[in-house]
Amino acid sequence: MPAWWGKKSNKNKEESQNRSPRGTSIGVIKLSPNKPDATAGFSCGGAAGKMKVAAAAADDKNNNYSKSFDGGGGLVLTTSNSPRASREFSVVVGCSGGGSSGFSGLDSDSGEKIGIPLPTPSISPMQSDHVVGLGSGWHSVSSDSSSEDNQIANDPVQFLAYRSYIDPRGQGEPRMNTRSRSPGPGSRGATSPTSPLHHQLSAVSLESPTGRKEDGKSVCHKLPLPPGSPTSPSAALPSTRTCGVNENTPFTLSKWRRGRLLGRGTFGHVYLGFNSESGQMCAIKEVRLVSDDQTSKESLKQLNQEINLLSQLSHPNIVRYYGSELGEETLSVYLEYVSGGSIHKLLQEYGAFKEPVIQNYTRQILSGLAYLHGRNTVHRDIKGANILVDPTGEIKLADFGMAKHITACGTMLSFKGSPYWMAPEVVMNTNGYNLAVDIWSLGCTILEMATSKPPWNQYEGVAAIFKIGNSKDIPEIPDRLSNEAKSFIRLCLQREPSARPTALQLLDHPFIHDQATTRVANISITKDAFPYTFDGSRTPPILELQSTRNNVPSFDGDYEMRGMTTTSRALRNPRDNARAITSLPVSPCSSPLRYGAAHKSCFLSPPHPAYQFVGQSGYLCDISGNASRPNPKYTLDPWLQTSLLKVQTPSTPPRTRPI
Ligand SMILES: Nc1ncnc2c1ncn2[C@@H]1O[C@H](COP(=O)(O)OP(=O)(O)OP(=O)(O)O)[C@@H](O)[C@H]1O
Repeated sequence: MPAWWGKKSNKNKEESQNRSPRGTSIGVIKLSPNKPDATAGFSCGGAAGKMKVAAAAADDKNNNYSKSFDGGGGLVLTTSNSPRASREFSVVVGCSGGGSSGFSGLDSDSGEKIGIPLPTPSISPMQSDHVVGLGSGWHSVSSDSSSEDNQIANDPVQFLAYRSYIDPRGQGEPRMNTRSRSPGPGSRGATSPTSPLHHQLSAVSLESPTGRKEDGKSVCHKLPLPPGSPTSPSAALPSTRTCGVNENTPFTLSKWRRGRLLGRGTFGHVYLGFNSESGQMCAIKEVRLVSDDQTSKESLKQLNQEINLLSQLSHPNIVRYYGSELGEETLSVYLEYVSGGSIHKLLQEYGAFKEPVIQNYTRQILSGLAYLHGRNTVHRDIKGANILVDPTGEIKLADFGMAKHITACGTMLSFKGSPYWMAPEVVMNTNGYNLAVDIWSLGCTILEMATSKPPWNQYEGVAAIFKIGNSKDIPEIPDRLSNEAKSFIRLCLQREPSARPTALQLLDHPFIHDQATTRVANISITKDAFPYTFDGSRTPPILELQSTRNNVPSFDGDYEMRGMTTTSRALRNPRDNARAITSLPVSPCSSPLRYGAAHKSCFLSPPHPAYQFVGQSGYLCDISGNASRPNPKYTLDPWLQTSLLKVQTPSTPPRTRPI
């Protein structure tokens, strides 16, 4: 598994956490400026455990590292040319005997080793940061620290006790502590976050949304009814966690049936949900709860954070939250089903996107971010794997487990995110950071879309973090991109956070704003880039519409089609395009390194959402099956285009849909 994807299986996570209470399997890297030595590579938690991130550090010509091991099994790397001469930072990395590497947290200021990071106590669901690292490999990292919080956080029992209290009204129902209490079902907004509770995890303070006593068996936790169900309260109040169940018959009356596995995340599994009464679908994010398992508790808390935030958001480019349900062994979170999967998955299957697709997706990501930032909330984990695409090409920001509401002081000091997409100020963790970290990550995500890999992917793990934090470089921007795209990316990737434009400002950038250009470019490029119909068959290799865009000269010229005329491209054997439809496992554990020929699978790919987007827009085809027929006489519908490309901003009334 390459470090830049770095999903670590739960198994490995558990293994690594189980091997040592503090960290023979959680390596600690200290980086300090004074001991030049380019040697790298180490093992921990046993001879077989290799930490590939360190191995790659030697490749970084701008930094010299030395290594040593501390008593706790941590690796100490030192670097000779850090601009922060007196500074040392330590990176806690997970490693396992199985060879996968994890990355659990960083305590940049103390330079001290930390073990599995624990969450800080909550102040309120919107003010606190319950997010914790779960040793999820090179994927999402989180670690918060403050002295008081750490003291509590380092003792799970103390931490959990801190967060919980017994209902002072004597009803015996565990609730959130006074500073994070939810007002109850049906409420929403900043004052109404709710938290699911599992009675087996009594130490974890999670409320009963019904405000009633549990039945002793299972808990009625605002069981979601199908979106759009006439009896569903959620139909009247979308985005609010709902308990659409008869008060006396909790849990078992769920209308949702769990279907196939959609994906795996840090917390557990995401399944397709089907409502046999309404015929509607949703995504069910499911976490298994084991009362004495620390990982379960952490997962639960992070999921709770996600619920709290998502339940207050309503925007077309943010995945919708329907409700949550707590059973005997699982917490299920019901979300809008976004069937196209993540941008990461699409990149794995189809290769890099062409510029109009990037432009379109970026505009929507920005729109979601502008909305989020308008609510002073930072996502902190923007990357292709956390951005979903629906069949109409609509983008949905997902995975709000790292998200955080920024309070008055406006900065945060925790270390969260996915290393390759992480802003320098997060890596260095000096003066705190703010909403601008998402803008940096957006720039990285655009590069990811343009190249199918994240920036800095030539470096592994720690070397990449050095590059982000300790160099003046910005990631390489592909030359084939238009000047507008390059300019946009450079603006996002300014090392000085305050120099980065806001999401709202970026919506006015020509790369985004030039809608006329975009719509024309979409015509030829999208069809060229995603030439598959809904049933997976190849469209006739004829391109009848050409982009008139002349300020983006390089769209047609990338990949293996460089230098070919449209006609010659059109006449190619479709199988020549196998590279573009490389089919890889959807699992986040899949390795992008498997892009080798052996893993190419021709003509197995599902239809690309962007193609459907074009089809449904009426640009190229109708959705009734004529998608593959060229229609040279087709004229564009300006109204459709305008509405499709309409920018969503926080000032735009949130779109609500019946659920
Ligand atoms: N709403 C959804 N609709 C369709 N598929 C989804 C949805 N949410 C998640 N998935 C699928 O499940 C996978 C894992 O989901 P997600 O990333 O939210 O889990 P997680 O545990 O929060 O992950 P992470 O490890 O990134 O924190 C995604 O990559 C995606 O393929």
